[in-house]
Parts: sequence; structure tokens; C-alpha cells
Amino acid sequence: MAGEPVNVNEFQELARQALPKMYYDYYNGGAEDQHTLKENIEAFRRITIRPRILVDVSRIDMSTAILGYKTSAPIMIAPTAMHKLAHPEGEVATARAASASDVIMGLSYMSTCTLEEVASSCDAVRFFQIYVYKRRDITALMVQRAERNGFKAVILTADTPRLGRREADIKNKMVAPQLKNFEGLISTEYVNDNGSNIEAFAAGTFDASLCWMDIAWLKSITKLPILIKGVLTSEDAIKAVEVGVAGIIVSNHGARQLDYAPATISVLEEIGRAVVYGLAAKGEHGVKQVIEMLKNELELTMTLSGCCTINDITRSHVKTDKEIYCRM
Ligand SMILES: Cc1cc2nc3c(=O)[nH]c(=O)nc-3n(C[C@H](O)[C@H](O)[C@H](O)COP(=O)(O)O)c2cc1C
Ligand SMILES: CCCCCCC(=O)C(=O)O
Repeated sequence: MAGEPVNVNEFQELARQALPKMYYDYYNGGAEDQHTLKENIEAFRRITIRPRILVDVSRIDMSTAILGYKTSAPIMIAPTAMHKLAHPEGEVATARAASASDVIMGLSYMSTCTLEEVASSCDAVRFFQIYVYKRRDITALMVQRAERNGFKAVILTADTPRLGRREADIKNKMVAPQLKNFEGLISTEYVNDNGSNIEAFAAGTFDASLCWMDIAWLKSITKLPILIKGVLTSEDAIKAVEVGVAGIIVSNHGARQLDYAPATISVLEEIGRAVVYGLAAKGEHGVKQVIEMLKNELELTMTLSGCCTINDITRSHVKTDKEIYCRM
């Protein structure tokens, strides 16, 4: 490649050249046939831009708020595991980038830097993503550490009762290092000779019995607002409204979990509508919530990545879909 990289595809190629194959494949791959991975890209390609002209764009402000925290654009850094496999500074460097760009960072439960290191590295607004372990005491401890260290929300990733079947990881016998957050609590260096070690680790450690009832448990161990990540259907979006979480993240986990799940962007509208109806169905209070949003916030805040709070989703649909508003 001649000169500096100018787009993400070129950065990806540099990463492919620089990283050990096992790690590149881990970052790059989707589950099974990687059908959803291709669809994630194709579905975005199918969305075209409808340009309007002769509009004053000399000063552009894309800032909005997620859970009340200001962000320079409706973009959040998604929680992704083990940044030190790619760079020695790991998640601390990512947090500094979030701070410099004035966007919110989601820190993965499976980070290679500790949450304390990330918290003390800069002033980025941070949300803490969790997996629920069979050892709930460990998960509770992690959530409490996050709360003590100034994280502003908990993101419960709900699409991973087991890790997706990632064929490259199976072939490479992908192994994780010992993650410092869990030192003295649990070993993450799971090694056997039979396929993906991280898949085996997740199967042994993640609580596959987790269900909607457990949101009450999560609420009981933290005062932080809770976001549920991995919603792909309107039914689940409505359940999320019913259990009273602060937001949902519409996501197929970068196509790394269930192959042949829909592309995230293709279900965002259906889910937005469901949330509006779900809130309305909560009765007068829900309807009032939607109307307040309409009065106060007329800007479109739905994020393109599919990451929205319930407020954001509702606002964007109230603004763009008059029919929904009238029917309420
Ligand atoms: C290398 C890699 C690691 C990831 N690790 C996590 C993780 O630890 N926790 C999590 O909730 N999601 C994880 N994800 C998923 C991302 O948070 C995010 O959902 C995905 O990259 C973007 O797809 P989406 O728009 O469908 O959400 C990971 C994704 C990648 C590519
Ligand atoms: C170290 C064990 C598993 C990490 C899983 C992280 C993740 O969510 C991913 O998509 O990969």
C-alpha cells in the first residue's frame, strides 16, 4: 500500500499484515458460514443517501446525548475484547481516542487492561459491558468495581449464552491470555487441544441459564442504568421496555454469534417502532414519555451503527413517523 491508509479497508489490510494470524482471524471473523457477516456489509450498501441541496452546512453539529451524556456524534465505541492482542497499550489507548473524539466508550468485560487502568487513563465517558458468569459473585464484584470507578452504565450483552461457532478460531485453537481483571478470581487461559479455547472458556464460565427474570437481580446489585445489548427482534425490544431497562443496543454482535441472524441495520426500524408501541402500551406514563420527547427533542438521533438508547430510538421514530405518533 502506497502512503498512509485513508480508509478502514486499508487499515484492515495493515492489521492483517501486522498481526499474528490467530489474532487477526479472531478480530476479523464471523460465526459459521459468515453469512450474516457479509449481510452486515451488504445491508449498509443497500442504504443510499438522499441528498438535499442548498442547505447551510457551514457549521455542522452532530452532537447528541446518550443516557444524558453528551457525545460529539451519535456514535459509540462498541465493547470489544482483548485490545492488547493488537496493541501493547490496549483499551487505555482506545479510551484516550474516545476522549479525544468526545464519544462514549463501551469497555468489554473481557478487556486486557483492568477497568481501573482504563478509568484512570483519561476523562472519557465509559459504559461497562458485562457477561454474566455462572459465578455470579464475580460478575457482581466487577459491576461494583465499575460503579466505584466512575463507569456510567452497565451494558448487559445478552446474545452470548455460548460463544458463536467461529471456524477460524477452532482451526487456530484460539486462546486468550489471563485477563488482569479476573486475576485471583478465575483463569481465562483455558487450554485444551480440541478446537477454540475461548469457546471452551465461555461454555465453562458464562451462565447459559440467564433470562429476563435475571434483570431484577442485575438491578439489585447496581444503581447504574442498564442497557441490553444484542436485541434483534421487536418482541425482545418490548420485553426490554417491560423490564424497565434504560436502553437497548440493537446488535448481532458483529455477526460473531448466531449466523443467519439478520443484519443489524435491517431490523433497526422494526425495533424502533416496537419500542414506541411498547412505551405507549405502558399506559399514560409511557405515552407521556413519548410526547415529552417529541416536545423537547426534535432532532434525529438514531445512530447508524444500531446503537441506541430507548430514548434515542423513540425520539427518532416519533419525529420521522407521524403515523405512530397520531395512533398513540
Ligand atoms: C474482535 C471483537 C470482539 C468483540 N468483543 C465483544 C465483547 O467482549 N463484548 C461484547 O458485548 N461485544 C463484543 N463484540 C461485538 C461488538 O461490541 C459489536 O457488537 C460489533 O462489533 C458490531 O456489530 P453490531 O453493530 O451488530 O453491534 C466484539 C466484536 C469484535 C469484532
Ligand atoms: C476470552 C473469552 C471470550 C471473549 C469473548 C469476547 C466476545 O464477545 C467476542 O465476540 O469475541
